[in-house]
Amino acid sequence: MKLNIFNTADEVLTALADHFIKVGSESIAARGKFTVALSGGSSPKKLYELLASTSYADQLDWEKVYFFFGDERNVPQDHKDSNYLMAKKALFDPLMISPVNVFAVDTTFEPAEAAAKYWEMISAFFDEDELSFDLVLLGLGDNSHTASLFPHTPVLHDTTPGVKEVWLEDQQVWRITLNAPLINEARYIAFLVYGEGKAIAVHHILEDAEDIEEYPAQLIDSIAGETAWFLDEAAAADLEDRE
Ligand SMILES: O=C1O[C@H](COP(=O)(O)O)[C@@H](O)[C@H](O)[C@H]1O
Repeated sequence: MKLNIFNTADEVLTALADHFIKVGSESIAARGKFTVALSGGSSPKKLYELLASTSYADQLDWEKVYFFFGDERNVPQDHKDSNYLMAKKALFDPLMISPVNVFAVDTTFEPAEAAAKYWEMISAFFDEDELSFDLVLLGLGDNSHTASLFPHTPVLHDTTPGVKEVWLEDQQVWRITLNAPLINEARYIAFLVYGEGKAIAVHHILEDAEDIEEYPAQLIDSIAGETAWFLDEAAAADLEDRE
């Protein structure tokens, strides 16, 4: 596990954008394509905007980048809460990414069917290739969830790679998520976490005793690749060990 701590959120975003370009370029050089699972929520929007800016837009052959989603809310793709819509506005549209390069969750199906179809889509895409994303981007919720691996949900006990529907009792909504075994197959996993509101969750995940029911992001640990955290000082404030 690699811990990268920066003074400001802007420095975190620049470091992760550089990492994205580095992993993307290496993947394209090695295998002719770059497969990335995007995170949702509010934190990554600025990262996507940065990647689409003039500083980064010409640093990658975007036609060879294939975008997936680590998780999705069970809402139509034009809904304000859709992770797909956020990425479309911040990244795909500005870079004029072809729709054939974007693999979104089809939320017109019932949640269980949408999850099964997304897993079929991912499996068909990788086909004969090793089923592992080059990069999985993740965030961290204040309640220690990542992707849509929420506390006390059955998906936390999955032991084989796949995609699952998740019911959130407190919010009365469904989500669709890659499970931890699938995320952990990735060559690179990168957590983007900034802001003081995340400090307690960061401490729980990185320094508390294992309790995956309470702290689901503790499940994330790349099997053969690298898991890196990109934090600002505010999010790292409760860490005792920064090595
Ligand atoms: O609901 C979600 O939350 C987490 C964290 O998001 P943030 O808004 O606190 O940055 C995110 O990683 C996940 O993809 C998203 O669906």
